[in-house]
Amino acid sequence: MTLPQTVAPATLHDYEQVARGRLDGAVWDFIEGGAESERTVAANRRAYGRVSLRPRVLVDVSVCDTGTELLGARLRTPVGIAPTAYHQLVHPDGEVGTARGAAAAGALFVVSIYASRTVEDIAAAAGGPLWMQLYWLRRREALAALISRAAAAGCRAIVLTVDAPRLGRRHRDARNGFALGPGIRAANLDPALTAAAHVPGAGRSALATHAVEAVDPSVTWADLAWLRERSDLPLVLKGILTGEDAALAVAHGADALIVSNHGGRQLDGAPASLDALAEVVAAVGGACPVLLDGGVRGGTDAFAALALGARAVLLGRPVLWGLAAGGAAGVAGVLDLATEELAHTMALTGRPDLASVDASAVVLRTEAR
Ligand SMILES: Cc1cc2nc3c(=O)[nH]c(=O)nc-3n(C[C@H](O)[C@H](O)[C@H](O)COP(=O)(O)O)c2cc1C
Ligand SMILES: CCCCC(=O)C(=O)O
Repeated sequence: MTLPQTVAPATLHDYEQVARGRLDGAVWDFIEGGAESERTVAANRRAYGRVSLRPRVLVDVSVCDTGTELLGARLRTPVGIAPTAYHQLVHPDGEVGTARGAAAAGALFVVSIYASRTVEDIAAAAGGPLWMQLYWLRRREALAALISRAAAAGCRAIVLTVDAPRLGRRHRDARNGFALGPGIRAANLDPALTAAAHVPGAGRSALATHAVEAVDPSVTWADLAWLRERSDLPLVLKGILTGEDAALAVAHGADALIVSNHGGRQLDGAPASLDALAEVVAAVGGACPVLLDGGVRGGTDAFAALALGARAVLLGRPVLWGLAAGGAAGVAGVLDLATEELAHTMALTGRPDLASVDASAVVLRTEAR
């Protein structure tokens, strides 16, 4: 599948428009929607509107280098792919297409525990680092098996998502009675474990029902030792929004953190991820890299997050827009466009490499109350 000739996407939102025209309404709602009033979804975007850039001039910007290093891997771009479930909802290639797109762009791909293609097939299509995202399943043996499988396939880190002891109340999915069709499944989990995600019911999301059954809400910091015993891979915690939890994460030996409110899909009323970033970066004090996701819709947004202390940013919905619009080429298109925009902002702010994209490059105003 290729992009229609008439559409030459100039922004990530152009991919959004193409994707919207191609996807079934309930799938569209699942992707775009958030929890409850969706005020955190909106806050994520609004935060970037409060950023002012502080340009420096007469700096040689003939080459702007977006290259970076993350947990020992070189990346051509600090813009990577956040874990999102079930890519076959938007394109038949699913995560294999996404992995090809990430490889073409030289970007990190975080694979969801709910990937609709096997981790082995995804790894075979990948060209750069893959990280495997997990939810803490009640069935620990299934979790242990998946960790071994991910490591054997070549994944370079485990990402534990810690902001979803239960799924957010997503009214769009409940109203749509959203459930997975028979052709799409969690390819890396025992089908019995995800059966409930396929059973539609009026007024409820089958994914939410499934999550209640499958995800263990009793997990605490002390349980991280169990994960550590099962894998030597670096452990990344996704969904940290406070300095207190960032300090605990460092004390428990996390190798990286992702500042995230899950794209506004979990706790409605959580802060914009950009607003939480400085607090987390300060608490981490350089002990490990901090990444950010939520509302990044272009290179200028990425620039702001990097300047405020993120080592990399991850895109959630925009990657699904790219995949829906053009398969692997669409994913590469989204990542390349965001990276080109980042390089452009670096040139116009006089910051030719990421080391020079520091706190002096931006002002983030607080939101008027
Ligand atoms: C359709 C969809 C599915 C998602 N699935 C997962 C998932 O399986 N695991 C996870 O940790 N986060 C998941 N997320 C959250 C993303 O990893 C990420 O935090 C969020 O999408 C970032 O915000 P953005 O979409 O505004 O870029 C999902 C998000 C979306 C939109
Ligand atoms: C049970 C599927 C959860 C996927 C997810 O994390 C999300 O939709 O945000």
